[in-house]
Amino acid sequence: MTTKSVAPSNSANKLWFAAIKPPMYSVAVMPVWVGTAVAFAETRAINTAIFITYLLASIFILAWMNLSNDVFDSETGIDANKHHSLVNLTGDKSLIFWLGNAFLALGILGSSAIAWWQKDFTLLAIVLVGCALGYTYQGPPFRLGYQGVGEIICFICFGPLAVSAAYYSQTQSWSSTSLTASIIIGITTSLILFCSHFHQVKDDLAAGKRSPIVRLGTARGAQLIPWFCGFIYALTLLFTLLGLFPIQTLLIFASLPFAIQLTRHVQAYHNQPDKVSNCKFIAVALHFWSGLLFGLGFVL
Ligand SMILES: C/C(=C\COP(=O)(O)OP(=O)(O)O)CCC[C@H](C)CCC[C@H](C)CCCC(C)C
Ligand SMILES: O=C(O)C1=CC(=O)c2ccccc2C1=O
Repeated sequence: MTTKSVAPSNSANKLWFAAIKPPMYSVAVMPVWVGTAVAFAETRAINTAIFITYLLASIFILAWMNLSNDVFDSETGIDANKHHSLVNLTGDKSLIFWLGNAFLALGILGSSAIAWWQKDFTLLAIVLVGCALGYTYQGPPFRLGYQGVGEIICFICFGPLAVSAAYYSQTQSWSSTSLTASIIIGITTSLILFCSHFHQVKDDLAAGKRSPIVRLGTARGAQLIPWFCGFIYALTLLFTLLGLFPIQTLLIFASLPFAIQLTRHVQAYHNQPDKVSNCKFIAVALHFWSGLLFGLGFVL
């Protein structure tokens, strides 16, 4: 009796947790953290109101991306077996669509507030370009993610655009260090998206989505992971030796265990959807810890 009444609500909670995916929101936080950290390293000042407003705006925009992703994917049939799609869970596509749009409006409102305070619309322009690119990833008629170029869009949006926007919002100027730092965040974010495709090959193929893993195959995709990870650490070391990053950014090496865990996990289970499906959350952990430690290197 007890088991019967508890189990469904537990699994319902799990489904909702998987649908809302709270850990994924570190993806919106890290570019703001690193861009602001570089600004702090260069100016020794931080505008807290702008930091918090831009942070919230980024989170709202990512919420829009995820809600609209479920809406647009429900139209292609690719999410037919995805029980944790918000559209499948609520059965109300229109609700999710308008909730997503409300988040987008809040994100744009936050960016507009910063533009208004600073009498400078550069940040708003960057955010709008990011949103437009994000839309092309999943929205009709583009659906560029279905062509396998999502990782490139993801790199540009969460790397150079989002980190530069954070830096600019603090300093109203540009910085080669911030742009270089954005490469690290761009790569770790794209790695999450890359990892998210391993368990979806069957559904992606059926819906005509040519994700990088569909194109490469899971075995070759798995072989690329240590290279992506190695690139993060090698680039940080290189830019530190070149004097672009402070030596403390080498703290990023403390996130190596996550890179090793990700590489081993995907290489062991790349062709077992049930087992490999959690690899994107190992990639989220790698993104979080590497970004946190890397940003800390600028602040210390
Ligand atoms: C929704 C995203 C990925 C989910 O993709 P997929 O359909 O493969 O997965 P599901 O199986 O879960 O359905 C994220 C995609 C991110 C996108 C490429 C870029 C987003 C850009 C942001 C909107 C812009 C932020 C920039 C800014 C604040 C300057
Ligand atoms: O649900 C997902 O798979 C992802 C959601 C998301 O917001 C995101 C953002 C940036 C990179 C990858 C991803 C996902 O994979």
